[in-house]
Amino acid sequence: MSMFPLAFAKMSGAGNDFVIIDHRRPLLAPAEQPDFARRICRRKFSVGADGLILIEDSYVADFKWRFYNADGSVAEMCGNGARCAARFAYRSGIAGKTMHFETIAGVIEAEVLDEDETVSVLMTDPVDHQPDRTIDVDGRSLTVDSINTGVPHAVIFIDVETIPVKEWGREIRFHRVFQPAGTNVNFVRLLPDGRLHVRTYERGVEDETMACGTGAVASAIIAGLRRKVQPPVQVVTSGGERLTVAFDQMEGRGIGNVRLQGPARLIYEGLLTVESLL
Ligand SMILES: N[C@@H](CCC[C@H](N)C(=O)O)C(=O)O
Repeated sequence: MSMFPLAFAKMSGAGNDFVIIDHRRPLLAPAEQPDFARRICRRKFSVGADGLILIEDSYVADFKWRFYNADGSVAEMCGNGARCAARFAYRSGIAGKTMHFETIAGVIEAEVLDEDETVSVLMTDPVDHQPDRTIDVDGRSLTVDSINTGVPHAVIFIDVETIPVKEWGREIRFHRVFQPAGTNVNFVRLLPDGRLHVRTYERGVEDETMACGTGAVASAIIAGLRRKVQPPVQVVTSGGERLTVAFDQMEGRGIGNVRLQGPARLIYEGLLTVESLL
C-alpha cells in the first residue's frame, strides 16, 4: 500500500526550516530515510528545508525524534528543530506544554510558552570545549574555539558582515582538526548593545542557514566564558530573528542549565505526493 498522500508540517525556527512528519506509525524504513530527507529538503524541486524531523514513539519520554540534515546525514541534536518539534508535538496532542523527548544527544526538555509561537528548550550541557586553536583560512590566521552543544561547533569572533561565510565556513568545516565528524562554524560579532550577531555555516546543509540554535548556544557560551557577555544573551541571527540563550556559569564547575528560547512557527501543513520525491 502506498504511503502517499503523506501528511507533513513545514515549520520555521527563527528561519531554520524543517519538514516534520508524525512517524509514530512507521512509514519509512530507516534505510530509506536518508534518501527521503535529501529529496524532500531539496529547494525548488520539493518542499525544501534545512532538515527533516520524524516524530516517533518512545518508552522513556513523550516521544523521540530522528533528525536528518538536508543532505541526508543524521545529526545528534538541533536547537531550532527541537523547538519546532516541541510545538508540533503540543499542537498534535502528542505531548503537553512541558515535555521530554529523546535525541541522540540525550533527553531534551521543552516548554511551549503561552499560546504564541515561543518555545524554550533545556539543552544538554556543553562538552569538549577547546579554546584558542589557530587555523589558517584564506591566508588569514583565525582564533577558533570549539565546543559541542549537542553537535560540534567552531566559534570565531570576527567582523561577520564582511566575510565570505560560505567559503570560510566550508574550509573550517572540513579542516583536518575537526575530522572525522566535521563541525558547524559560527562567525560572531559582539554588537555595541551587548547582543551577538551570529552567522552559521551548517554541516549537513553545507551553506549558511538563517539561524542555528545549537550555534547560538555555542556562541553565547564562548562569549560568556570570554567575559564578553553575561547571560541571558540575545542573539541576532542571519535572518534577523532573535534567540535568547540563558545558562548558569558556575565558577570552576563549568556551564549548566542551558536554555534556548525563540520562535517556532507553523508555516503550513500539507500532503506529500509521490511527485514531491522525484
Ligand atoms: N540547525 C540546527 C543544527 C542542525 C544539525 C547540524 N546541521 C549538524 O549536523 O551538526 C540547530 O538549530 O541547532
